[in-house]
Amino acid sequence: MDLPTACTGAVTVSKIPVIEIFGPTIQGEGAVIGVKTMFVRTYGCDYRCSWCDSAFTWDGSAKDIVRMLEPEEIMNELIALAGQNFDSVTISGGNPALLGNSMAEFVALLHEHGIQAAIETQGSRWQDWFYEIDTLTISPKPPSSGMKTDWAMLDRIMGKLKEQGKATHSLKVVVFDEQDYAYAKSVHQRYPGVSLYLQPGNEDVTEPGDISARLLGRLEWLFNLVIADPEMNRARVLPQLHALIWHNKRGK
Ligand SMILES: C[S@@+](CC[C@H](N)C(=O)[O-])C[C@H]1O[C@@H](n2cnc3c(N)ncnc32)[C@H](O)[C@@H]1O
Ligand SMILES: Nc1nc2[nH]cc(C(=O)O)c2c(=O)[nH]1
Ligand code: SF4
Ligand SMILES: [Mg+2]
Repeated sequence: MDLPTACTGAVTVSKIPVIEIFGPTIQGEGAVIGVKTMFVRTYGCDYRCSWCDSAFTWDGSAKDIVRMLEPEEIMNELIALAGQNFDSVTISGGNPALLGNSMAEFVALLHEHGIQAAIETQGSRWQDWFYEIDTLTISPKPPSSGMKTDWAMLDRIMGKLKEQGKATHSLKVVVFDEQDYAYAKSVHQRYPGVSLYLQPGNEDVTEPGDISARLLGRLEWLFNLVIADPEMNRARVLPQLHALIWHNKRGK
């Protein structure tokens, strides 16, 4: 993407469409679950998952709060929010992999400040700045999402990350039903050397109040599928930890 650029004298600075900056919070999913992190959520997605818990990043309902920010401006906002109380930033969306140079600049700036960069993306686009990311989560989408996996693209992404040799990436598949579980298994078989995290789907992302009992019920269902399955001996099953604590609240 990277369309909007601002000319500041001789230097051209690319901007990032940001819909949310929040934290510090606790990373609630996947390989670095439990780690304190800030979040930067970018606007725009090339997918339209039926159950997306962050649809405001692409459905137009919150487009009025999107800001085009330079990497330096995002950095300043992170520091204004958290001071020294963080050393990790998770970039999510929407799909942050829609962004090229602007995101490469932001990741470099995080590293200049001694801050680790994590990314959440669905594996539909490659960016060379993936090589610089400390914790890369690739989350291909199962049938219940209504999306079709571009296997050639996913193979290309997983191939490039494998070549790089650093074990900084993992796969995370959300599972709503048995068909999704079969999909997760096919992902595991296709990329056997890569850590696979399974996460039960949140079936109602607008329900107010305490949803933890419902989510724990789905976690137990998924536990039981994996417990019974000799082909999933290495998979890890995790809840969305933040959703158990903060439910459907945004910015957590
Ligand atoms: C909102 S997405 C943004 C990043 C990227 N577009 C992606 O999907 O990986 C962040 C994570 O939330 C997961 N997610 C979205 N909606 C969910 C739901 N209803 N239940 C469980 N996980 C969900 C996605 O699968 C993804 O792993
Ligand atoms: N606490 C917390 N952990 C998360 N891990 C992945 C998230 C995301 O929306 O990408 C997320 C999120 O929104 N909040
Ligand atoms: S890919 Fe991620 S942000 Fe995009 S619609 Fe699906 S869950 Fe939502
Ligand atoms: Mg989330």
